[in-house]
Amino acid sequence: MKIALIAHDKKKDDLLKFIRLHLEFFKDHELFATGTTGTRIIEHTGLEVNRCKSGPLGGDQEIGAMVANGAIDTIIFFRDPLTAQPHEPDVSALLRLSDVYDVPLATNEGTASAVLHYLNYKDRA
Ligand SMILES: O=C(CO)COP(=O)(O)O
Repeated sequence: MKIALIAHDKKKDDLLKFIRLHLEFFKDHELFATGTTGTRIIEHTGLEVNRCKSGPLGGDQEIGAMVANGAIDTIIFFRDPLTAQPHEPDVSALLRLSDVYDVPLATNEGTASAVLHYLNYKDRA
């Protein structure tokens, strides 16, 4: 399964913690990430990650294009709801495309945990 991992700056530590908690799961999948998120994941977990550009420089749009082309199955995007993002239109566009193509997108840890449980269940079914 192809999984995109993204986190806004104030949520990056939370995403790293989440990935470490579910390391065995993530080892079994092909990972993609926006630039800085990807670098942090590689440094802190040793996982292989295909890095796109940084979010504000077009990374969200790159992931969006992959969604439109059927190249992403799930997105885990820890958003920061309390900080304005200069590239908010890109973020909204990615959320919209996930709805257009019915790609599961988790924007917080609770939903991400639920999605992982579902994917584990689906793998075994
Ligand atoms: O801004 C982002 C998502 O909107 C994330 O980008 P980075 O992973 O490059 O910080």
